[in-house]
Amino acid sequence: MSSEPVISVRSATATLGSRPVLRGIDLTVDHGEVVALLGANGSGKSTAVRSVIGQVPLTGGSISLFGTELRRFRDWARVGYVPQRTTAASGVPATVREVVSSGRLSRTRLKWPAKADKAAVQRAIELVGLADRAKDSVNALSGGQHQRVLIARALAADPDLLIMDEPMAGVDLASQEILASTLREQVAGGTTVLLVLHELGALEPLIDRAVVLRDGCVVHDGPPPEAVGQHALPGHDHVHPHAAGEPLRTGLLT
Ligand SMILES: Nc1ncnc2c1ncn2[C@@H]1O[C@H](COP(=O)(O)OP(=O)(O)OP(=O)(O)O)[C@@H](O)[C@H]1O
Repeated sequence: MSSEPVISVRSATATLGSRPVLRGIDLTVDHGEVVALLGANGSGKSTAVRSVIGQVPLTGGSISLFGTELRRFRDWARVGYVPQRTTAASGVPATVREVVSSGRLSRTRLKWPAKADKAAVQRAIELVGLADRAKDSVNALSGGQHQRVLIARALAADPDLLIMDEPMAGVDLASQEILASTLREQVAGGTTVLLVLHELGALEPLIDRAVVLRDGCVVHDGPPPEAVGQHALPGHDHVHPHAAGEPLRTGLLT
């Protein structure tokens, strides 16, 4: 196993339009870690993860994945990405199994799917609890079920690194529990996870470390802020004692 971090972001800066959105971010995610990226709306969380997968170019600094500089990185089958809330359907009359199978393309390329590919797709569908809906059109699914399909699509390639942007947004409690247990299984299997969250919620027990952004800068990198899990409600902004002796504002997410 490589000792290189799975994700290494150094002094990253990025601009969207004319607006500096990342203003010198450092972020390291080691093998097997589950790191939550937290922060208020507009703090740069989505931009940070999109820059990690090469969707947003940096204006300065550097990013490497599995020890390879991003511009030379080609091993995308190792990376599963679940974008910020979108539907799995986009008007296409595809079934759950078809959408999830598309996530396997990075492994099968243009070859006919082998037994192992079909098994991986089936496993991903079962993991998110949609085995009984596999043949249904994704157009017939609820928002939370769409999210589960998108996560299964990312899992179908057996990624070593899973990056998810607000996977719990708009997802009902039952689906949240299923997603949490899916993630627990992946993590137990050694998958490294970086996820953007608005609150830790059901995923709290899985999170090893939290990185909090504010205005495109990292303002906390360490244990998940305890109070975030307990009462991460907008407007909650009182001060709790912090291990490092510094008061940690619990309204970090607002
Ligand atoms: N395409 C774009 N052009 C210009 N500015 C953008 C663009 N996309 C995002 N921004 C701005 O960049 C900033 C950071 O956005 P980003 O989506 O990374 O934040 P976020 O922390 O993920 O927010 P949220 O919690 O609302 O998803 C915001 O101020 C946003 O308005």
